[in-house]
Amino acid sequence: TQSTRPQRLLHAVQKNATRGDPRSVVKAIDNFCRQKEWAMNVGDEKGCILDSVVSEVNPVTVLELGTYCGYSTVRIASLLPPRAKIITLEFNPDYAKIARQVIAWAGLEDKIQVVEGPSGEWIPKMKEQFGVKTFDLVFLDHWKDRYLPDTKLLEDCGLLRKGTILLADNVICPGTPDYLEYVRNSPRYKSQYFKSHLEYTKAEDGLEKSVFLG
Ligand SMILES: O=C(NC/C=C/[C@H]1O[C@@H](n2cnc(C(F)(F)F)c2)[C@H](O)[C@@H]1O)c1cc([N+](=O)[O-])cc(O)c1O
Ligand SMILES: [Mg+2]
Repeated sequence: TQSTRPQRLLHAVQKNATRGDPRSVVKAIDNFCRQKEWAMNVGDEKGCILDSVVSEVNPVTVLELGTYCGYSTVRIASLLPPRAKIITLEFNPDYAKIARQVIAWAGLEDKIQVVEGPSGEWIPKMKEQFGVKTFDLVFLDHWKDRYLPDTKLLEDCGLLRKGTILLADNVICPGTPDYLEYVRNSPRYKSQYFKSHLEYTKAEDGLEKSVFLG
């Protein structure tokens, strides 16, 4: 039976990356996507912007919306201080299965919790199920029409605090116009655009970094 792209991406990690070495996992995925098959990872150019934001925030509690194969999950977790944790939401069980194996290859299982299911269901349960008070950093990289409703849900569930950073991928391509309009015009956010390129291409894309003001 034909393999899927996430399965081929996982095999590239297992073949080319060193077990327990997160940066080699990131590099193996980027090489696979540049040389073999494009895949919707944040990629290395936007990934460097992600790295700088994570290092600046030094978060203890991170939420990622959209695990896919775990590329950005591994990239973020590799920069977290010892007791810090990342909860990553993934809707598709097949992708979650692949991501868990990519995360295991990187040796980051202890820092990462992959949660399967829809954001509308899980965000309201974050406090009671995972003992989360508020998130220090939220990385949005899931369905683009869910960025805005899920941001409002995070606000309503009291999961954002003064200073929480929201970092959103693909605000230009594929684009998240309603989310951009909201975070750029709401008095509750201070927003900044980091211009870059769509992963593994020359097309413009960028990350929007928004600070929740409370
Ligand atoms: O569509 C794109 N990304 C959609 C990404 C979607 C991923 O987020 C998961 N998800 C859905 N809901 C949840 C949650 F969290 F709610 F549970 C998690 C989906 O199952 C999928 O794995 C995309 C497309 C392009 N492109 O160039 O077309 C480039 C990119 O960087 C992209 O991220
Ligand atoms: Mg993306």
